[in-house]
Amino acid sequence: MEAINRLMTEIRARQTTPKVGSYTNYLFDKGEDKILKKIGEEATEVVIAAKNDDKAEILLEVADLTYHVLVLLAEKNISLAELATELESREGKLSKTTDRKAIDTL
Ligand SMILES: N=c1c2ncn([C@@H]3O[C@H](COP(=O)(O)OP(=O)(O)OP(=O)(O)O)[C@@H](O)[C@H]3O)c2ncn1[C@@H]1O[C@H](COP(=O)(O)O)[C@@H](O)[C@H]1O
Repeated sequence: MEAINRLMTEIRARQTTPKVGSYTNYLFDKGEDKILKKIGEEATEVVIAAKNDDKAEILLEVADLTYHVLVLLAEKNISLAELATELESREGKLSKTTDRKAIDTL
C-alpha cells in the first residue's frame, strides 16, 4: 500500500530530521519501552473494536496500531522492503498449512 510507504518515509525522516511537536519524535525520544507500551495499548483497542463489531472503530484502531508498528520497525532499523521479503517468503507455504490442517482433521 502506497500510503504505508509514504508514512514510513515520513517516520524515517523524523529520525534524521526531528520536527518540533512531532508525535513520532516524542516516541523516539521516550524510547523502545514507550513504543512497545503503545503497541500493546493499540492492539488491545483493536481487539475491543472488533468485539464491538464496529467497522469504523476497527479501521481507526488498526491504523493507529499500524503507525506504532511502523515506528517500532524504524526504531529497530527494519525496512518495509525487509518486511515484504519476509511476507513473500511465505507465499505458497500457506496453502501447504491449510492442506496439513485438512489432513489433521481426517
Ligand atoms: N499516523 C500517525 C498516527 N497515528 C496515531 N498517532 C498518534 O498516536 C497517539 C495515540 O493516541 P493516545 O491517546 O493513545 O496517546 P496520547 O495520549 O496522545 O499520547 P501518549 O502519551 O499516551 O503516548 C495520538 O497522539 C495520535 O496522534 C499518530 N501520529 C502521527 N501519525 C502520522 O505520522 C506522520 C508524522 O507525524 P508527526 O511525527 O506527528 O509529525 C504524519 O503523517 C502523521 O499523520
